[in-house]
Amino acid sequence: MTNARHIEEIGQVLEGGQTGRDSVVSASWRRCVELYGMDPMRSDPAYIVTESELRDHRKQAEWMIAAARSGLQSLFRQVAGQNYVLLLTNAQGVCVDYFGDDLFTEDLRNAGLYLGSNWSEDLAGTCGVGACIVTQEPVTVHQDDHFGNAHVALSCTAAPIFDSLGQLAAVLDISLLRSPTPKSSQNLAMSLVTSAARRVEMANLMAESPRDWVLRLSSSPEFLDVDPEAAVRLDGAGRVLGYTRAARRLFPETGPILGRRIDEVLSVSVDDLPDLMRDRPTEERVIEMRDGGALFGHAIAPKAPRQPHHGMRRGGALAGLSGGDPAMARLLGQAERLAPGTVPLLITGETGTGKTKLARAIHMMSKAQGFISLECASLTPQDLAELCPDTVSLTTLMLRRIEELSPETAIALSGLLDRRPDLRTLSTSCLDPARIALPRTLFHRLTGCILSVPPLRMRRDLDWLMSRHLRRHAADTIRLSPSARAELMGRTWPGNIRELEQVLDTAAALCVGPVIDLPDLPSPVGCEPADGPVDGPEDGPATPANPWASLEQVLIACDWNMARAARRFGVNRSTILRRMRAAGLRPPE
Ligand SMILES: Nc1ncnc2c1ncn2[C@@H]1O[C@H](COP(=O)(O)OP(=O)(O)OP(=O)(O)O)[C@@H](O)[C@H]1O
Repeated sequence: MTNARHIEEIGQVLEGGQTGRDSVVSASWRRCVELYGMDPMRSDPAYIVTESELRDHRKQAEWMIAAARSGLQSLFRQVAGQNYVLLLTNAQGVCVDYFGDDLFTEDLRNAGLYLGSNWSEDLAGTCGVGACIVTQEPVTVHQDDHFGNAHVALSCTAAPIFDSLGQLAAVLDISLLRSPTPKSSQNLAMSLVTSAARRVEMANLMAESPRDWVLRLSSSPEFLDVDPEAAVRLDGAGRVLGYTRAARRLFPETGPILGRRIDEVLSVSVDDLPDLMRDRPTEERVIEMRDGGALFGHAIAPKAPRQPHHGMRRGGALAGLSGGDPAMARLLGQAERLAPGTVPLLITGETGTGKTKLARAIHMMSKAQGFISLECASLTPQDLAELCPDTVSLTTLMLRRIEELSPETAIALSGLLDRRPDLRTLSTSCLDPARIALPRTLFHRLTGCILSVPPLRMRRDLDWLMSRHLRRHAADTIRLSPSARAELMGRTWPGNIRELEQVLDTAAALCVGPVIDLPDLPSPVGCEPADGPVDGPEDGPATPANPWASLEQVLIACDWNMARAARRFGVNRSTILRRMRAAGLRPPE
């Protein structure tokens, strides 16, 4: 088409005439004239940002470039030798990554198909990237679909890439300097670029999600594990934390998606996710949609927190005391350096935080041969004399809860330590050191260095501690359901690790089958018991410690409707079924 005819057609479209142009293109032409005040007669060259602007754009888009790189590389391999060029632009239209044939670099650069070119519609006129940013949909802008005369040789197909919060983050564009005249020649490019964009969103969601559940979805079982269509990131209560664009169609068109519970739109609750993991046959991982359709699901469990690398390997007994909590890591680093010496150590922290356990671990890494452990509360001067026989080799004297030493025993202890340089003390206390009422000389004798153990509510490795305790103390197969895990993650743990262990041991004893569910958890100690799982006078004898005692009453109250009973207990239907079987309950004939 000649330039004159192109300008004439734009004029016709502006006057509301039908020229057979795609509606996306004619709408963009109208914006170019009416919104951006562009003149189709002008033939502006490509707009290129300065080097320092490009550096800033690339820096801000670093995460997206990283997530997209391997997808772009494989797409470029697919189209190799066909003169395509790939551009990744940010949401403003600036090209921040580029794959093209080196042979044509100069031509591509002249056409603006290069790093730093700005393809936003208000600068470049109707073009693939610009129209894609405005419509947020995949588009092909082919040859004289372009508004400006400078770009009419190009064919550009672009697809949007959204971040996991649903915001436009980037555009992936595949362009040709010269192409066949029919626009349909770009159908394959459209299909390639939209699937590449979907994979980039998936890679980005996965990279963000090591601590959360991810549910990947596909309408075909064959592609579920290798190339799923959509994915959502979920917290322990099954609420949506992030999603890929294709997952949007699962949710109602109006209203927010973030924070919505997945069981509102799919027939799965967070407790069903373990049954959707890859070890199950794909055909069994069917999920019904609320609108009657069905999808296949692949759930990916949160990864355990990684052990941080501290430059040196903590060995022996200290190694197993933390699952990557930064405060614990610092404390254990200090303990390791202090363990082989003879400096007396005071270990402070709330009850049950693991002071005694730490003291024992330090002893195991020390040079001491003997180990004497004394409870200060009941200790008398006579006990001291009897329990600490004379030795010549270095011995660890562990003094538990030194704040409870009686005044006479404190005097006797000072005397003992004066006489016995072979004793290295490791003391523990639940008090702040400033509040320990001991004779000052004894206090300083016991306190060469203070190690403070953090309370459990401040630790970031709670998940690790729970998994490890269950692995070591419960039957092999026992695990926490995601909602039970989330509930425990939210507690404040005034009794610290000791309380955690008791809660897990109780729950492991109460649960039926291999999964600890929400109702198996005893209520937090020292708090008002939480509202029972059921309400109304028909609750029966259910106690917070064993809410399942009321299962039959709840079922009767719900007319044996398992879904309703499941909602009352806050579990899924299959749990109710399992519980009914275990309790020998059957609905009336
Ligand atoms: N780092 C840890 N990892 C796993 N379990 C731990 C850890 N620290 C402590 N525990 C467990 O927690 C429980 C309480 O630990 P410990 O007796 O050492 O606490 P404490 O601070 O000395 O308590 P208290 O001051 O009440 O005597 C024990 O069963 C112990 O095995």
